[in-house]
Amino acid sequence: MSATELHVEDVTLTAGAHHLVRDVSLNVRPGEVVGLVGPNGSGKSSLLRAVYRVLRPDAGCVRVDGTDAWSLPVRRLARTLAAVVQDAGADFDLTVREVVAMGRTPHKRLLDGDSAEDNRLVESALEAVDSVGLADRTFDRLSGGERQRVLIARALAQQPSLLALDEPTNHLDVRHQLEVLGVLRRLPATVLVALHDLNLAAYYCDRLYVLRDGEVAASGTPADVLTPRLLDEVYGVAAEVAVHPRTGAPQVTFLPEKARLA
Ligand SMILES: Nc1ncnc2c1ncn2[C@@H]1O[C@H](COP(=O)(O)OP(=O)(O)OP(=O)(O)O)[C@@H](O)[C@H]1O
Repeated sequence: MSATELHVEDVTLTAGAHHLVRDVSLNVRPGEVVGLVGPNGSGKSSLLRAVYRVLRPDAGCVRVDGTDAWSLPVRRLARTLAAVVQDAGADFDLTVREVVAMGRTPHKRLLDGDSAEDNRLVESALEAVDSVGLADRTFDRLSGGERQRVLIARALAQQPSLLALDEPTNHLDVRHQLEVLGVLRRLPATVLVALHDLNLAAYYCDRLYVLRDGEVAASGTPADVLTPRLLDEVYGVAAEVAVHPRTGAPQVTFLPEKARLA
């Protein structure tokens, strides 16, 4: 699995008269982990939907290794790109192992059974998200966080060279948040991930794009981007940002309104 390059070029997405995303460009270099951050409704999920081919751009283009993602056959794209979407429905009357094994589908021909290699990849994906113990459970009956881990395992089993994830840490307890982001960080793949937790984004991402009202408000390394001024402008909150002495990553401390520094 070699990493893929992603280019989002001047993408505009609309729903009726409403602009979801306007003229957004971003790139993720092979092997990079890039975070999409921004307030609620700023366009993160919409942009990711254009990357994993659910929302067709009204203008602009999504390129995967230079090729327009919308011109690729679906199966071919699925061998490259795995998506973890927000609040995926839980209407699978399947075991966890069967759900994760669905990740192998793009690599198989019609009527192919599971090979020993498929089974190995499924087990290893379950292990990566600490879910081996869930393998025989019914997916529908899992808790929100357990389901989220299984959907991440399904994406890992797909062995993608590009992952697009919408809030993958949603519902996860703190240990599983760290584990999942650690797994993504270590993959030999390119990762574009929407995150709300700015401290996790600062620690795990090489670069960040900040969206505001469907446009890119800032981009760069976490240290470049996560400044008190930007946090005030984009989120309307007062914050202090320090370099954490142990991790070396920027650490944001949000301040209650009364402590806002003029
Ligand atoms: N189908 C649609 N029709 C109209 N408006 C939409 C549609 N889908 C999304 N929107 C609006 O577009 C904007 C961007 O939504 P989007 O879900 O991309 O934001 P987000 O940054 O992912 O938000 P959150 O952090 O809350 O998940 C929001 O104002 C949302 O209400």
